[in-house]
Amino acid sequence: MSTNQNHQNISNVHITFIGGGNMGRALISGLLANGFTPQQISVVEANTATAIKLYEDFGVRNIGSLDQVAFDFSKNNVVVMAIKPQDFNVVAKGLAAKLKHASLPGPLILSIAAGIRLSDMSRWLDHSRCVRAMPNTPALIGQGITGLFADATVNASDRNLAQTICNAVGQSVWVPEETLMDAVTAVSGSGPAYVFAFLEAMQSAGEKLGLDAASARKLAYATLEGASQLAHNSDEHAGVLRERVTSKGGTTAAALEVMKQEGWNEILEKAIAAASQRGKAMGDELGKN
Ligand SMILES: NC(=O)C1=CN([C@@H]2O[C@H](COP(=O)(O)OP(=O)(O)OC[C@H]3O[C@@H](n4cnc5c(N)ncnc54)[C@H](OP(=O)(O)O)[C@@H]3O)[C@@H](O)[C@H]2O)C=CC1
Ligand SMILES: O=C(O)[C@@H]1CCC=N1
Repeated sequence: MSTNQNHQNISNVHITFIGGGNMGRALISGLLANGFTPQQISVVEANTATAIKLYEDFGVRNIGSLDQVAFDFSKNNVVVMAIKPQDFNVVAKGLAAKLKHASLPGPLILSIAAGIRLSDMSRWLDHSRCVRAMPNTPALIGQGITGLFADATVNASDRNLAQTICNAVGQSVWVPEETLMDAVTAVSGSGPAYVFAFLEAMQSAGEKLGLDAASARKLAYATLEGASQLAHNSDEHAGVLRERVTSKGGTTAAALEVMKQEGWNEILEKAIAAASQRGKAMGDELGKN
Protein backbone atom coordinates (compact mmCIF):
# COMPACT_ATOMS: atom_id res chain seq x y z
CA MET A 1 0.00 0.00 0.00
CA SER A 2 1.25 3.49 -0.70
CA THR A 3 0.49 6.74 1.05
CA ASN A 4 2.39 9.01 -1.28
CA GLN A 5 1.36 12.63 -1.24
CA ASN A 6 0.93 14.25 -4.60
CA HIS A 7 -0.02 17.57 -6.02
CA GLN A 8 -1.86 18.43 -9.15
CA ASN A 9 -2.99 21.86 -10.23
CA ILE A 10 -6.60 21.98 -9.04
CA SER A 11 -7.59 25.34 -10.52
CA ASN A 12 -8.92 23.77 -13.74
CA VAL A 13 -10.74 20.90 -12.01
CA HIS A 14 -14.55 20.88 -11.93
CA ILE A 15 -16.29 18.37 -9.67
CA THR A 16 -19.90 17.29 -10.11
CA PHE A 17 -21.28 15.51 -7.06
CA ILE A 18 -24.15 13.13 -7.66
CA GLY A 19 -25.63 12.92 -4.17
CA GLY A 20 -25.01 15.59 -1.57
CA GLY A 21 -26.08 13.72 1.57
CA ASN A 22 -23.91 13.00 4.61
CA MET A 23 -20.72 12.07 2.80
CA GLY A 24 -21.19 14.36 -0.22
CA ARG A 25 -21.68 17.26 2.16
CA ALA A 26 -18.60 16.30 4.21
CA LEU A 27 -16.45 16.20 1.05
CA ILE A 28 -17.84 19.47 -0.32
CA SER A 29 -17.23 21.24 2.98
CA GLY A 30 -13.70 19.84 3.24
CA LEU A 31 -12.84 20.69 -0.38
CA LEU A 32 -14.04 24.28 0.01
CA ALA A 33 -11.99 24.70 3.17
CA ASN A 34 -8.94 23.32 1.43
CA GLY A 35 -8.40 25.17 -1.82
CA PHE A 36 -11.45 24.52 -4.00
CA THR A 37 -13.92 27.32 -4.80
CA PRO A 38 -17.74 27.04 -4.94
CA GLN A 39 -17.55 27.71 -8.71
CA GLN A 40 -15.61 24.45 -9.11
CA ILE A 41 -18.35 22.32 -7.57
CA SER A 42 -21.82 21.37 -8.84
CA VAL A 43 -24.28 19.04 -7.15
CA VAL A 44 -27.11 16.86 -8.37
CA GLU A 45 -29.16 16.09 -5.26
CA ALA A 46 -32.56 14.41 -5.33
CA ASN A 47 -33.71 15.81 -1.99
CA THR A 48 -34.73 19.45 -2.52
CA ALA A 49 -34.24 20.50 1.10
CA THR A 50 -30.74 18.97 1.14
CA ALA A 51 -29.90 20.67 -2.16
CA ILE A 52 -31.08 24.09 -0.91
CA LYS A 53 -29.07 23.71 2.29
CA LEU A 54 -25.92 22.89 0.28
CA TYR A 55 -26.41 26.06 -1.76
CA GLU A 56 -27.10 28.17 1.32
CA ASP A 57 -24.16 26.82 3.28
CA PHE A 58 -21.56 26.52 0.54
CA GLY A 59 -22.75 28.47 -2.54
CA VAL A 60 -22.22 25.43 -4.77
CA ARG A 61 -24.30 25.18 -7.94
CA ASN A 62 -27.32 22.91 -7.84
CA ILE A 63 -28.15 20.96 -10.97
CA GLY A 64 -31.83 20.01 -10.85
CA SER A 65 -31.43 16.49 -12.21
CA LEU A 66 -29.05 14.14 -13.93
CA ASP A 67 -30.64 15.08 -17.29
CA GLN A 68 -29.36 18.62 -16.84
CA VAL A 69 -25.72 17.67 -16.27
CA ALA A 70 -23.51 19.27 -18.95
CA PHE A 71 -19.73 19.08 -18.97
CA ASP A 72 -17.49 21.97 -19.92
CA PHE A 73 -14.62 20.13 -21.53
CA SER A 74 -12.24 23.04 -21.22
CA LYS A 75 -12.15 21.81 -17.58
CA ASN A 76 -10.70 18.69 -16.03
CA ASN A 77 -14.01 17.07 -15.05
CA VAL A 78 -14.55 14.72 -12.16
CA VAL A 79 -17.87 13.15 -11.18
CA VAL A 80 -18.11 11.98 -7.57
CA MET A 81 -20.71 9.25 -7.18
CA ALA A 82 -21.99 9.91 -3.65
CA ILE A 83 -25.34 8.17 -3.80
CA LYS A 84 -26.30 5.10 -1.77
CA PRO A 85 -25.00 1.82 -3.19
CA GLN A 86 -28.61 0.69 -3.75
CA ASP A 87 -29.20 3.73 -6.04
CA PHE A 88 -25.92 3.35 -7.91
CA ASN A 89 -27.02 1.18 -10.80
CA VAL A 90 -29.94 3.41 -11.85
CA VAL A 91 -27.91 6.62 -11.47
CA ALA A 92 -24.95 5.13 -13.37
CA LYS A 93 -27.17 4.05 -16.25
CA GLY A 94 -28.66 7.56 -16.35
CA LEU A 95 -25.18 9.09 -16.39
CA ALA A 96 -24.05 6.71 -19.16
CA ALA A 97 -26.28 8.57 -21.63
CA LYS A 98 -24.44 11.80 -20.77
CA LEU A 99 -21.02 10.20 -21.05
CA LYS A 100 -21.81 8.95 -24.57
CA HIS A 101 -21.97 12.55 -25.76
CA ALA A 102 -18.95 13.74 -23.80
CA SER A 103 -15.74 14.43 -25.67
CA LEU A 104 -13.21 11.69 -25.02
CA PRO A 105 -11.91 10.58 -22.59
CA GLY A 106 -14.93 11.95 -20.65
CA PRO A 107 -14.85 12.81 -16.96
CA LEU A 108 -13.02 10.87 -14.30
CA ILE A 109 -15.58 8.99 -12.21
CA LEU A 110 -14.74 8.78 -8.53
CA SER A 111 -17.09 6.45 -6.70
CA ILE A 112 -17.31 6.51 -2.93
CA ALA A 113 -20.07 3.89 -2.72
CA ALA A 114 -19.44 1.01 -0.34
CA GLY A 115 -19.32 -2.37 -2.01
CA ILE A 116 -19.82 -1.25 -5.63
CA ARG A 117 -17.06 -2.78 -7.76
CA LEU A 118 -15.17 -1.13 -10.57
CA SER A 119 -16.17 -3.81 -13.10
CA ASP A 120 -19.86 -3.24 -12.32
CA MET A 121 -19.68 0.54 -12.35
CA SER A 122 -17.68 0.53 -15.61
CA ARG A 123 -20.25 -1.78 -17.18
CA TRP A 124 -23.24 0.33 -16.04
CA LEU A 125 -21.55 3.57 -17.09
CA ASP A 126 -20.00 2.07 -20.23
CA HIS A 127 -16.91 4.03 -19.18
CA SER A 128 -13.51 2.92 -18.00
CA ARG A 129 -12.07 6.08 -16.45
CA CYS A 130 -13.21 5.06 -12.95
CA VAL A 131 -11.56 5.09 -9.51
CA ARG A 132 -12.96 3.69 -6.27
CA ALA A 133 -12.54 5.70 -3.10
CA MET A 134 -13.66 5.14 0.48
CA PRO A 135 -13.44 8.39 2.47
CA ASN A 136 -14.83 9.05 5.94
CA THR A 137 -16.79 11.88 7.55
CA PRO A 138 -13.84 13.64 9.27
CA ALA A 139 -13.27 14.91 5.69
CA LEU A 140 -15.73 17.59 6.84
CA ILE A 141 -12.93 19.17 8.86
CA GLY A 142 -10.05 18.20 6.55
CA GLN A 143 -9.13 15.25 8.79
CA GLY A 144 -10.43 12.45 6.60
CA ILE A 145 -8.65 9.32 5.46
CA THR A 146 -9.52 7.79 2.11
CA GLY A 147 -8.69 4.37 0.74
CA LEU A 148 -8.26 4.33 -3.04
CA PHE A 149 -8.21 1.64 -5.70
CA ALA A 150 -7.86 1.82 -9.47
CA ASP A 151 -7.16 -0.96 -11.93
CA ALA A 152 -4.35 -1.07 -14.49
CA THR A 153 -6.45 0.75 -17.13
CA VAL A 154 -6.37 3.97 -15.08
CA ASN A 155 -3.36 6.12 -15.94
CA ALA A 156 -1.03 7.90 -13.54
CA SER A 157 -2.52 11.31 -14.24
CA ASP A 158 -6.03 10.13 -13.29
CA ARG A 159 -4.70 8.41 -10.16
CA ASN A 160 -3.03 11.66 -9.30
CA LEU A 161 -6.23 13.63 -9.84
CA ALA A 162 -8.28 11.24 -7.68
CA GLN A 163 -5.69 11.40 -4.92
CA THR A 164 -5.39 15.18 -5.11
CA ILE A 165 -9.13 15.49 -4.47
CA CYS A 166 -9.00 13.03 -1.56
CA ASN A 167 -5.91 14.67 -0.09
CA ALA A 168 -7.70 18.03 -0.10
CA VAL A 169 -9.86 16.65 2.71
CA GLY A 170 -7.20 14.67 4.60
CA GLN A 171 -4.92 11.76 3.83
CA SER A 172 -5.16 8.82 1.47
CA VAL A 173 -3.92 5.26 1.06
CA TRP A 174 -3.88 3.22 -2.16
CA VAL A 175 -4.67 -0.46 -1.81
CA PRO A 176 -3.24 -2.99 -4.29
CA GLU A 177 -6.31 -5.27 -4.54
CA GLU A 178 -9.92 -4.23 -4.96
CA THR A 179 -11.10 -6.76 -2.36
CA LEU A 180 -9.19 -4.71 0.24
CA MET A 181 -11.65 -1.84 -0.28
CA ASP A 182 -14.08 -3.82 1.90
CA ALA A 183 -11.43 -3.83 4.65
CA VAL A 184 -10.87 -0.09 4.23
CA THR A 185 -14.63 0.47 4.43
CA ALA A 186 -14.81 -1.61 7.60
CA VAL A 187 -11.84 0.06 9.33
CA SER A 188 -11.92 3.73 8.34
CA GLY A 189 -15.11 4.29 6.30
CA SER A 190 -17.35 3.05 9.10
CA GLY A 191 -14.67 3.68 11.73
CA PRO A 192 -15.85 7.10 12.93
CA ALA A 193 -19.10 5.43 14.06
CA TYR A 194 -17.18 3.03 16.32
CA VAL A 195 -15.30 5.96 17.82
CA PHE A 196 -18.53 7.89 18.41
CA ALA A 197 -20.08 4.78 20.01
CA PHE A 198 -16.99 4.55 22.25
CA LEU A 199 -17.41 8.20 23.21
CA GLU A 200 -21.09 7.68 23.99
CA ALA A 201 -20.19 4.73 26.22
CA MET A 202 -17.38 6.62 28.03
CA GLN A 203 -19.65 9.56 28.71
CA SER A 204 -22.53 7.40 29.86
CA ALA A 205 -20.22 5.37 32.16
CA GLY A 206 -19.00 8.62 33.73
CA GLU A 207 -22.55 9.76 34.32
CA LYS A 208 -23.45 6.42 35.93
CA LEU A 209 -20.55 6.98 38.32
CA GLY A 210 -22.05 10.33 39.39
CA LEU A 211 -20.44 12.91 37.09
CA ASP A 212 -22.72 15.53 35.57
CA ALA A 213 -23.29 15.17 31.81
CA ALA A 214 -21.14 18.17 30.82
CA SER A 215 -18.17 17.05 32.91
CA ALA A 216 -18.46 13.43 31.74
CA ARG A 217 -18.54 14.62 28.14
CA LYS A 218 -15.55 16.92 28.59
CA LEU A 219 -13.49 14.22 30.30
CA ALA A 220 -14.33 11.58 27.69
CA TYR A 221 -13.80 13.79 24.62
CA ALA A 222 -10.55 15.33 25.88
CA THR A 223 -9.22 11.89 26.77
CA LEU A 224 -9.95 10.52 23.32
CA GLU A 225 -8.42 13.55 21.65
CA GLY A 226 -5.34 13.61 23.86
CA ALA A 227 -4.70 9.87 23.64
CA SER A 228 -5.20 9.88 19.90
CA GLN A 229 -2.76 12.79 19.42
CA LEU A 230 -0.28 11.09 21.74
CA ALA A 231 -0.43 7.88 19.71
CA HIS A 232 -0.25 9.83 16.46
CA ASN A 233 2.86 11.73 17.54
CA SER A 234 4.60 8.70 19.01
CA ASP A 235 6.81 6.18 17.23
CA GLU A 236 5.84 3.57 19.78
CA HIS A 237 3.21 0.88 19.37
CA ALA A 238 -0.16 1.71 20.95
CA GLY A 239 0.35 -1.32 23.21
CA VAL A 240 3.43 0.33 24.77
CA LEU A 241 1.48 3.53 25.40
CA ARG A 242 -1.30 1.44 26.97
CA GLU A 243 1.17 -0.26 29.30
CA ARG A 244 2.46 3.14 30.47
CA VAL A 245 -1.02 4.00 31.75
CA THR A 246 -1.40 0.65 33.45
CA SER A 247 0.11 0.65 36.95
CA LYS A 248 0.54 -2.80 38.45
CA GLY A 249 -2.49 -3.63 40.60
CA GLY A 250 -4.04 -0.24 39.81
CA THR A 251 -7.25 1.13 38.33
CA THR A 252 -6.42 0.75 34.63
CA ALA A 253 -5.46 -2.89 35.16
CA ALA A 254 -8.87 -3.46 36.76
CA ALA A 255 -10.63 -1.93 33.76
CA LEU A 256 -8.50 -3.73 31.16
CA GLU A 257 -9.07 -7.05 32.94
CA VAL A 258 -12.85 -6.62 32.50
CA MET A 259 -12.33 -5.67 28.84
CA LYS A 260 -10.22 -8.80 28.36
CA GLN A 261 -12.73 -11.06 30.12
CA GLU A 262 -15.59 -9.62 28.07
CA GLY A 263 -13.61 -10.10 24.85
CA TRP A 264 -13.13 -6.45 23.87
CA ASN A 265 -10.60 -7.22 21.11
CA GLU A 266 -12.64 -10.10 19.77
CA ILE A 267 -15.81 -8.00 19.75
CA LEU A 268 -14.10 -5.25 17.75
CA GLU A 269 -12.54 -7.77 15.37
CA LYS A 270 -15.92 -9.43 14.86
CA ALA A 271 -17.62 -6.07 14.32
CA ILE A 272 -15.06 -4.92 11.77
CA ALA A 273 -15.16 -8.29 10.00
CA ALA A 274 -18.97 -8.01 9.84
CA ALA A 275 -18.67 -4.59 8.19
CA SER A 276 -16.20 -5.98 5.66
CA GLN A 277 -18.44 -8.99 4.91
CA ARG A 278 -21.40 -6.66 4.46
CA GLY A 279 -19.40 -4.64 1.91
CA LYS A 280 -18.62 -7.82 -0.02
CA ALA A 281 -22.23 -9.03 0.17
CA MET A 282 -23.47 -5.65 -1.11
CA GLY A 283 -21.01 -5.87 -4.00
CA ASP A 284 -22.14 -9.43 -4.83
CA GLU A 285 -25.82 -8.57 -4.60
CA LEU A 286 -25.83 -5.19 -6.34
CA GLY A 287 -23.41 -6.40 -9.01
CA LYS A 288 -26.10 -8.82 -10.25
CA ASN A 289 -28.02 -5.91 -11.81
N1 LIG B 1 -21.79 8.27 5.45
C1 LIG B 1 -20.51 7.90 5.49
O1 LIG B 1 -19.84 8.03 6.53
C2 LIG B 1 -19.85 7.31 4.28
C3 LIG B 1 -20.58 6.98 3.14
N2 LIG B 1 -19.95 6.46 2.05
C4 LIG B 1 -20.71 6.16 0.84
O2 LIG B 1 -21.20 7.38 0.34
C5 LIG B 1 -22.42 7.16 -0.32
C6 LIG B 1 -23.44 8.16 0.20
O3 LIG B 1 -23.63 7.88 1.58
P1 LIG B 1 -24.33 8.95 2.50
O4 LIG B 1 -23.88 10.30 2.10
O5 LIG B 1 -24.14 8.49 3.88
O6 LIG B 1 -25.85 8.75 2.04
P2 LIG B 1 -27.01 9.81 2.06
O7 LIG B 1 -28.28 9.05 1.91
O8 LIG B 1 -26.85 10.74 3.21
O9 LIG B 1 -26.75 10.68 0.72
C7 LIG B 1 -27.12 10.27 -0.55
C8 LIG B 1 -27.91 11.41 -1.18
O10 LIG B 1 -28.15 11.13 -2.56
C9 LIG B 1 -29.48 11.51 -2.85
N3 LIG B 1 -29.93 10.81 -4.04
C10 LIG B 1 -30.60 9.64 -4.17
N4 LIG B 1 -30.83 9.37 -5.47
C11 LIG B 1 -30.27 10.39 -6.18
C12 LIG B 1 -30.18 10.68 -7.57
N5 LIG B 1 -30.73 9.89 -8.48
N6 LIG B 1 -29.56 11.81 -7.94
C13 LIG B 1 -29.03 12.64 -7.01
N7 LIG B 1 -29.10 12.42 -5.67
C14 LIG B 1 -29.69 11.30 -5.27
C15 LIG B 1 -30.23 11.12 -1.61
O11 LIG B 1 -31.49 11.73 -1.55
P3 LIG B 1 -32.67 10.91 -0.77
O12 LIG B 1 -32.26 10.86 0.66
O13 LIG B 1 -33.87 11.75 -1.03
O14 LIG B 1 -32.72 9.55 -1.39
C16 LIG B 1 -29.29 11.59 -0.51
O15 LIG B 1 -29.49 12.95 -0.20
C17 LIG B 1 -22.83 5.72 -0.09
O16 LIG B 1 -22.61 4.99 -1.27
C18 LIG B 1 -21.92 5.27 1.04
O17 LIG B 1 -21.58 3.91 0.91
C19 LIG B 1 -18.59 6.30 2.01
C20 LIG B 1 -17.84 6.61 3.09
C21 LIG B 1 -18.40 7.07 4.34
O1 LIG C 1 -22.48 2.50 6.55
C1 LIG C 1 -22.17 2.50 5.35
O2 LIG C 1 -22.52 1.59 4.60
C2 LIG C 1 -21.31 3.64 4.82
C3 LIG C 1 -20.03 3.14 4.25
C4 LIG C 1 -18.97 3.54 5.22
C5 LIG C 1 -19.66 4.42 6.15
N1 LIG C 1 -20.92 4.50 5.90
